[in-house]
Amino acid sequence: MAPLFSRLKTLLSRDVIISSLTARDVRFPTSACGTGHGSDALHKDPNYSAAYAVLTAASSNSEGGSLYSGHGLTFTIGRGNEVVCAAIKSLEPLVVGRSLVDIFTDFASFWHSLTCETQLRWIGPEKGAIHLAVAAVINALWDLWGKIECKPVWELLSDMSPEEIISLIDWQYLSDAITKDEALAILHKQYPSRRERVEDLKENGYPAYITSAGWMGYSDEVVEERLQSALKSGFTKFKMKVSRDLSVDKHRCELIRSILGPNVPLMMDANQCWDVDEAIAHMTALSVYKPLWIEEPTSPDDILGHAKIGRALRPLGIGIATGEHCHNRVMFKQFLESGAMDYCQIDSCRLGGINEIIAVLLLAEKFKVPVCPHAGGCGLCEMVQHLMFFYYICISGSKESRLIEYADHLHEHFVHPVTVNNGCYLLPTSAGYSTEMKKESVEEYSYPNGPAWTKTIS
Ligand SMILES: C[C@H](O)[C@@H](O)CC(=O)C(=O)O
Ligand SMILES: [Mg+2]
Repeated sequence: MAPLFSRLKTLLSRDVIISSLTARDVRFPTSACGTGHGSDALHKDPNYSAAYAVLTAASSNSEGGSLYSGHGLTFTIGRGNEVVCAAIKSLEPLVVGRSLVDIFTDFASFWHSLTCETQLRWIGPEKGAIHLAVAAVINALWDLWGKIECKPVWELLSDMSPEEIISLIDWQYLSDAITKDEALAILHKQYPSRRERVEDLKENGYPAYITSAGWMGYSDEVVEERLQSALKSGFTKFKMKVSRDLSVDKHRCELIRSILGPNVPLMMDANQCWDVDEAIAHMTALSVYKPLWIEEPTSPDDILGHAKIGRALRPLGIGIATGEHCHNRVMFKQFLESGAMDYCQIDSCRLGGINEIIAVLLLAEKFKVPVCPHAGGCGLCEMVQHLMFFYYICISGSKESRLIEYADHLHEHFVHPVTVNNGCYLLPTSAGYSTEMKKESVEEYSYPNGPAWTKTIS
């Protein structure tokens, strides 16, 4: 028995079970009054939302109240959030009544029981609303586990042995691309120097780039004001949105480069708006503005299309970034193995929670593709910081070419919001996955009956 799992058995008796699972539809009116927050070429009016799952755990032998609670969420942009909440509720019979020790000491089997349930899997499998729901539940379980161990999740993970880490993964469909032995070799390589990287993170944090100065719907004045303020607070890397309209994009690039200068790293994000050949033509025209990458240039499912775009744009110095809509480890496997992705943008809610994300982090490492996760939204920065700290400490051992996205929206609704200083994420110290929302925010923004919505026209 591995040390962490034996310790868990001393912390928890087998009769501590999941006693309830609730799902709340929480929506923030980020698109109200045409603010442009979060907007891009295809998603012009996002209302950043959370399908918010709360798990309680209690002893099955006592009448007393719950002992622990875990909070997890998945991110959506408004309409449809109710579908994900319904999907979370459909997982309830698979979760409630299960012993926590049984779940955590064989987490891969539990994960598989959610994603491969004999009837529910038909509405995925491992994609769409049901997979987003799995993410919310798994995220809540990790929050719960961190709280039981009194550790932030990055630390809980980074204290695990390589063998414990690989036991978290459902290896189905992966063996042709990465074996357990290869994954173990990656983890063992970084094992002796883990402590040095923890010290580095304590001292220096982890570099971020900022997206929220360049939303599509912002006016020139807002972009300028937000860039200046981001520069002042220490950001040195930026992302802007691009669109189907080349003249609009050129104008925006001129403005941004006039403020940043020619050499500051600038990323571009098309949010899937082009066909493959359009992407090549459009980005060839924008190459004079020296983008480091073009993100989601076309359909997120088009692996061959991304590969073709990459072959055309790499000679111009532009890499291909994608992943925020890449819905499972099998898609990532194909992107990574075929060389269709230069930057791997895992999303903490699109994949089925940390267990599946670890599989993708290991795949990316094997194929030598740097991970730069998608964040922003609602609660994504809170989660990805844990994932990236773990990735740096245990898997990559390097910060080279690896950045964390940051957007400065909605952090005030979380009990333990991210802290970013001088363009770097700082190590969180509170126990759990930083996913717990403030009770008053959940009430205020509950959809459709919370005060924020009864006052606002949706
Ligand atoms: C609709 C979202 O805000 C999306 O534009 C975010 C995104 O693509 C990113 O942060 O990257
Ligand atoms: Mg994006």
